[in-house]
Amino acid sequence: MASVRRTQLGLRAPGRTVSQGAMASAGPSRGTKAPQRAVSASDVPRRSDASMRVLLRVRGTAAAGESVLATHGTRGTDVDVLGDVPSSSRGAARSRTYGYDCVLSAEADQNMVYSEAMQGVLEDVLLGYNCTVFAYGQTGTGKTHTMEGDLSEYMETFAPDAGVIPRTLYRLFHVLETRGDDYGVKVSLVELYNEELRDLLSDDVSSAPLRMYDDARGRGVVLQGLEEVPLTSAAHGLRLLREGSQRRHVASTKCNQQSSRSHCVFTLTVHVKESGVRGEELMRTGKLNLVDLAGSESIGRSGAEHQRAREAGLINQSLLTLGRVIHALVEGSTHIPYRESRLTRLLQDSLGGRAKTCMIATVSDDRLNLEETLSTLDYALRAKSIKNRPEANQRMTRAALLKEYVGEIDRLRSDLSATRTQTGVYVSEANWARMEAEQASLCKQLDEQRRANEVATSRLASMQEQLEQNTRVLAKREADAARAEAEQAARLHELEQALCHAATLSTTLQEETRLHHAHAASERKLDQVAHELRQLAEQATDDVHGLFAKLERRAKADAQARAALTTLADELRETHEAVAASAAVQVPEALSQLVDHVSRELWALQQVLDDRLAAAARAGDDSGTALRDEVAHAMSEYEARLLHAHAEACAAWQTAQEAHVGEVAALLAASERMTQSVDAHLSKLHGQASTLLAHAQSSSARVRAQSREHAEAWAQQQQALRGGAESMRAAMLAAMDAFVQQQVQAMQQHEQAAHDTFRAAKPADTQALCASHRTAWEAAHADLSSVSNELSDACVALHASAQDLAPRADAHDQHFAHEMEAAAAQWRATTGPLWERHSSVEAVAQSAQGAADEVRTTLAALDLRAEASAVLEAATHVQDASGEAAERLQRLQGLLGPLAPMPEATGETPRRRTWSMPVWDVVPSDRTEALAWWEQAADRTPLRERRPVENRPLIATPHK
Ligand SMILES: Nc1ncnc2c1ncn2[C@@H]1O[C@H](COP(=O)(O)OP(=O)(O)OP(=O)(O)O)[C@@H](O)[C@H]1O
Repeated sequence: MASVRRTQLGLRAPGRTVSQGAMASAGPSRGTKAPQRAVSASDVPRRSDASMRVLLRVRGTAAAGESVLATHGTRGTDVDVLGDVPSSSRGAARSRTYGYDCVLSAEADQNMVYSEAMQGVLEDVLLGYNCTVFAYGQTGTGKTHTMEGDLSEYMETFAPDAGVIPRTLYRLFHVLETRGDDYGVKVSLVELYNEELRDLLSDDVSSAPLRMYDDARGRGVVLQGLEEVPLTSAAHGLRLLREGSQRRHVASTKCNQQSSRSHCVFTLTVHVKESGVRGEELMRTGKLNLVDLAGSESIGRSGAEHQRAREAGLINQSLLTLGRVIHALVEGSTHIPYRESRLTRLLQDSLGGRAKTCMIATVSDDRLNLEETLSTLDYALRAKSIKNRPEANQRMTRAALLKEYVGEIDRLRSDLSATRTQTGVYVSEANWARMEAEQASLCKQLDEQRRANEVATSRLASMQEQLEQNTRVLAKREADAARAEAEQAARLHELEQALCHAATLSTTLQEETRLHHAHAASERKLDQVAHELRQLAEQATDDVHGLFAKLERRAKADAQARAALTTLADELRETHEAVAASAAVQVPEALSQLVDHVSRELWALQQVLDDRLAAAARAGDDSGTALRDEVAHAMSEYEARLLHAHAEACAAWQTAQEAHVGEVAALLAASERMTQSVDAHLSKLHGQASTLLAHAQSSSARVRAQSREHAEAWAQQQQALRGGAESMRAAMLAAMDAFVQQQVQAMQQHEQAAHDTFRAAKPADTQALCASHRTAWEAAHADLSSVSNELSDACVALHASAQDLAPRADAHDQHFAHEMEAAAAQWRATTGPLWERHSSVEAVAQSAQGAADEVRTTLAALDLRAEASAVLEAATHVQDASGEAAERLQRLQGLLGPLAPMPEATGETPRRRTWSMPVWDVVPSDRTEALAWWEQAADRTPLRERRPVENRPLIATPHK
């Protein structure tokens, strides 16, 4: 850096006479001896035709949808006129589509206009060309806005809404600084008001209008007395422009509050020093004219009167002449009417001359202005066809420059002396005066040039000294800049981290939202489960009622059976008692009668026998013995008959008894079976009732336990969720505050440091750094704001969601508890009577069991076989009693039929059914599991997988 030596050559203009148009082109004067020039191959000016570049800028003043112009994108090349297109004032048909080098829509900003208009222009100026950019258009369409815009300074650079001129100033100085050339920049500002030229940079406001005359060397026109101010920086140039603009003639019209009433030319002359092939010092000079024309206006519509109307007339006049010049150039006329107005004289070199020219045509898209808009479109289209012959200015040595001035003075002197000695030409008094003035001016210029030279030499030395100082400052500043950049990088890193954290927070927020949704889904599910449980309970209650009805029917049947059994037992007892009584009475009676009868028979027989034997004995007859034998025989026959009859009776009685016993046994077996079936039925019923009760109890207990568990889990989750959301919100707010605080502090420090550095440094050198810092600051600020906005949005959303969740969770808790309580009450109401019924059924079963046992005991006690064997001998009598007993048994058997009648099928008994309990898959209490549950339930990609966050979050997840 230290080896680069730059010098500001922008000293005050040596003379106050400036050639306009070719703008002090350093070319040789015609007819005079060419001054010494540097000669090199590259010095030969290039000559080639170049069309004038034409840009169109549309100002959007029409209401939405009512624009008469349609552009194609912000930056296109065509514009379409919508609706009917009236023909031109000359009756020529007009096009509906116009094509230009660039068409900027109403959305295009100042920067876009600048970059399109100045494309390659500064480079050309630095190569030694004269360039002109001028704005043309109807009043109020934004010419001044385009060329000047906002002229204030903003953070040591141009304002965001600055126009072409401020941006050009800053860009020019930036390029010159960056290239490291020795350069000098001068500026002039002139207005053409009512056909009079005024120097807007002159402090003397009452000074006479500037005189304009053709340069004696054929280099356009010369504005006598115009001040060219050397610029030290872009800010300096901007300040001069601001001051000059304030002196410009403006007035309020109906079309524009701040209507420019004059044409204004801002000229930058740039000298760049370079070395010739032989190492000599050469000056390359380029000029840039930035022209803001006054707007064409319809006097009727602008409401101009008196002074304003005169101004408008002259403005329109000069613009008409400009139009004619353009027309003549396009048509290739031999005569171009440059001299018809001062404006066209001023712009002569830019219109078909050696300069490179760009026109910015401004139009409004309002239908009210259609006629003026079409006129401007036609005007601009014609101007597009103008061909210039750009030619770079010759490079000249400083000495050649001086020599040129001296030669000019000598020439004038000799003219003067020739005139004085009457050997020269005669000049008129007016011309004499003019020439004298010119000579005086040239002398003065020469003198000033000499003095300036001296000043420049001493200033050069001091500047060299200053340069060294500046180089040191620059080195220091570069170090500062590097430090600032490092700090900025650190800030950016922090910002990235913050963005990462914001992303993490956003993920966490999304997770919270998902959890919230999961809980809401759970809530719905639980509602549904409670509803299903209630339905189930109601169904179970109905079934239990049905079962009770069946039990009642069964109990009735059992009561009937019990009554039949009791009757049977009574009948049996009666039969037994009757048989026993009959056996006890009739059998001994029959036996005693039998014994009596046999005894009597035997006694009678004994009597007969004894009589016979006695007779026989008395008769001495042996026939007694025969009789005795006969009697004995008869008796033994009788006995045998008797025994046989007895045996037969016994056998018959035995058979009858056995039949009776078999029937009784069958009866017993039947009643045994019936008792067993009643027992089995009762025990089955008992088992069923117990199972039902146990099932009811266990399911009720399970439901209650599960409900309690889920209610507790739910409450815990709600608590955790609420706590988590609160703490996350607090953490986010704290982190956000800390981050914002930190960023603001860092920015302030950074800004302070940059400020200090910039203040210590050369203003022109700081521009780039300032701009870059500003951009970085703005970007960082924008990032910060967006992060901050995102975080606050996230916080607000989280808070809102937490707020929203809390009352819903409470309501759900209450609702769920209420539902569970109702379900439990329902179960209790269902199982209570069931239990009571079960107890009563058990009591009934027990009493039935007792009755059955009693019958069994009674039957066991009824040992008819023993009784029967005891009465074997009283067969005849017992036969009657047995017959009677058989009849009674017959009757008992008749009773056995309805003993155990099965209840009639009513079709009301509930069928066996499969109970399906609702599924209780609710959100688990663990956060990770809950998220996995939600993702699995909806087959979603896990959030963490979708957007992996590299950095560990600063703010811990509150649920962990
Ligand atoms: N593209 C634009 N965007 C925003 N405002 C604009 C635009 N063009 C012009 N304006 C505004 O419109 C008003 C008139 O613009 P300006 O003075 O530049 O018009 P003008 O063509 O120079 O008019 P005149 O010929 O009467 O001087 C100003 O307030 C200006 O800020």
